[in-house]
Amino acid sequence: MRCFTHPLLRRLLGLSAQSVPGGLSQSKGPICSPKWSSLRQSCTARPGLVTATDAVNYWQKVFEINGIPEARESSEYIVSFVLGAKTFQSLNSKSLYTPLTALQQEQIQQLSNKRLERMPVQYVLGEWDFQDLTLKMRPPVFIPRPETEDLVSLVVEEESWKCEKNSDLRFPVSVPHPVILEIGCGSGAIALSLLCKLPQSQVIAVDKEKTAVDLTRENAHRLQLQDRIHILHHDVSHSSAKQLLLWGPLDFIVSNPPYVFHEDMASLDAEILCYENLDALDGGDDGMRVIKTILALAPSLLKDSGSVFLEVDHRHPDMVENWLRAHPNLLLVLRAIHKDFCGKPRFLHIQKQSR
Ligand SMILES: C[S@@+](CC[C@H](N)C(=O)[O-])C[C@H]1O[C@@H](n2cnc3c(N)ncnc32)[C@H](O)[C@@H]1O
Repeated sequence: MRCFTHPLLRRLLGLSAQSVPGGLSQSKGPICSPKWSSLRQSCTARPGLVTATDAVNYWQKVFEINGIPEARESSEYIVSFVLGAKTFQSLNSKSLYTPLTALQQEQIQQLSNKRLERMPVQYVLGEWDFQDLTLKMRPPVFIPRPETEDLVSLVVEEESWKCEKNSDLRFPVSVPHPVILEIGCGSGAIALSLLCKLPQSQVIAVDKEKTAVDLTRENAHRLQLQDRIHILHHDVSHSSAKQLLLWGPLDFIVSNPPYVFHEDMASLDAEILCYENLDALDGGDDGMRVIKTILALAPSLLKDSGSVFLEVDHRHPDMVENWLRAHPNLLLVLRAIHKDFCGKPRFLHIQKQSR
């Protein structure tokens, strides 16, 4: 599995969940690139021939000279991709030391030029892994972050727990076929992972952006998951719950909504600001614009005891709890706060109370 920034490195760097699509902060300036042809003369065992290892070392240097973040990783991902591998580490010694063809060198050059323009490597390659899935990636659709894999796991754990509880009953209530709504599906990462992990489930995936809806649909077809997913071009802020109730009351609502505080948007990395849809990140003044909409909709969409799982900013758990207390009519309670791999409160489990 590919993970651009290792969780530990991210922890050391203190990076937040929605802040890094495969790049850290960087300086802008003119692009400097030693001649690719000079590499052919200088770095190879046999003069005139460039191996994968030479190419990785060369582009790492070019990226470093130009202040491109994660220069080594960027270079390794690009070269591996052109050789048909996911990671540089997975290449065998034959692939590492066989001279690259002219076409491969040309492809590496073209992809590296995009990275030199600060394009996140996920868009450069046009695909990225999320849990066990390889998903197509296309700007400006939000690149799924590794933290969000834990949001999927929380929903799966809750469903497993419900199933166990049900099977312990003397007269089990029914065979579980959970119906899940994902609000803001982006590339389809969460929705499609849930379909894989919960083979009896059905998912309704909505996004207000046509580009996101199209990409989720494309990813669903590529993964042959299209039969259990309904993908809707739908803005939850501008419509009632009616359209979403066509599939019946829901077991779960899951969302990684835009939750960055508006004042923090300007300090995001250039990679994000230049390539990703900023509406996918900007949660308004308190980061809660879409969170509040989801919570206001939830009671009319969920079954009794149904759950909302949200990814949020680490400042949001207290804010959401206070907001729910101020809206007792919604009958929603904050059941649990879960931390991300940096130890920050990141995921909320909110449950609809039975009447
Ligand atoms: C942070 S991204 C998450 C994308 C994807 N779920 C993931 O985790 O990779 C938030 C998504 O919510 C969508 N979105 C924002 N406001 C929305 C709204 N009012 N209704 C529906 N979708 C919305 C954005 O277009 C974006 O795709």
